[in-house]
Amino acid sequence: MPTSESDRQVLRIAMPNKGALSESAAEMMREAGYRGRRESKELVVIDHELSVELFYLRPRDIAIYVGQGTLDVGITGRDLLLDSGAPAAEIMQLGFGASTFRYAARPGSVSSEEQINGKRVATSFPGLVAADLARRGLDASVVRLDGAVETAVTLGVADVIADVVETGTTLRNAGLAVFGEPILTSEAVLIRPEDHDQHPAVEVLVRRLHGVLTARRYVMMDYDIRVELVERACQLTPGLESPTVSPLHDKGYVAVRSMVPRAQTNAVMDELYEIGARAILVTEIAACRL
Ligand SMILES: Nc1ncnc2c1ncn2[C@@H]1O[C@H](COP(=O)(O)OP(=O)(O)OP(=O)(O)O)[C@@H](O)[C@H]1O
Ligand SMILES: O=P(O)(O)OC[C@H]1O[C@H](OP(=O)(O)OP(=O)(O)O)[C@H](O)[C@@H]1O
Ligand SMILES: [Mg+2]
Repeated sequence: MPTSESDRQVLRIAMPNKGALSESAAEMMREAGYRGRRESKELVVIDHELSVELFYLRPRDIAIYVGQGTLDVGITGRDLLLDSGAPAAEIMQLGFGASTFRYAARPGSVSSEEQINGKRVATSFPGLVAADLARRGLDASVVRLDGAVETAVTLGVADVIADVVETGTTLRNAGLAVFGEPILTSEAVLIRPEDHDQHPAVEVLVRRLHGVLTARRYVMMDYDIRVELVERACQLTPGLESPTVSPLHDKGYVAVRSMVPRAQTNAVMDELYEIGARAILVTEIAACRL
């Protein structure tokens, strides 16, 4: 069973139990060294070793639990956090679950923000939409639906929808097109209660998650280069602080080791080779603390 209030040094974490964020959230926590669910029906996982409890909840509900301070931290979407209106705050962006939140309608029916005035807007994020309409000084009625909101226009329940857009495929399939500025850009975020002191173990969790992000974003690159070219080579691979330069048995050469952004791996290898670097090796970073 979960711990009682008398045993509150345990860190209680809210995890998405299903939906678009659940797998990536579980993977990230696993990479950060926390135990996960063995099967998708598990509601709570207790990690005695780390003094951590993971509660698997609907992503939409996570900000409510965290806002109340019932749970110390949680992983949810920025859009879900803002829609809830709960007193919880983002502490860290997690680099997955990216989406935009946008208005859309049939092309030719509504194509600008002002034209939303007096219309019916279907959404499963009524809090977010009401706040956005107020900010833009628009007056429209919000039709709250649980999902598949794109169909609301086809069925005549609404004139406009406001929904999550990732690839845009669902909108296209429904014959709808986005218009106006995005209401929001969202991604998965780590949240904590606004009105409570931060649990002391959150710092370690955040450091571990930053370690996972860095290990994903960078690779380790090693190469040999003639001593007189090492300055030029280090300009191509400056690393995070400074590259490691080690002597080789052949005094004319040095070995260089540096972290390189994963996305630039091949471009950097090409440039290094051009200036004379050889034995260029790339390895994965399994974990790190910076
Ligand atoms: N393609 C996507 N579809 C839905 N949500 C996405 C997508 N990409 C990212 N997200 C983000 O995931 C969160 C929605 O999580 P949720 O669990 O509701 O996903 P879902 O797949 O729509 O689940 P459900 O089965 O309840 O509709 C939001 O923060 C949203 O911005
Ligand atoms: O831009 P896309 O890549 O098409 O993704 C966005 C769509 O995916 C989600 O729907 P989901 O499958 O979760 O169904 P739901 O509307 O019932 O939540 C979301 O609500 C959009 O409809
Ligand atoms: Mg959905």
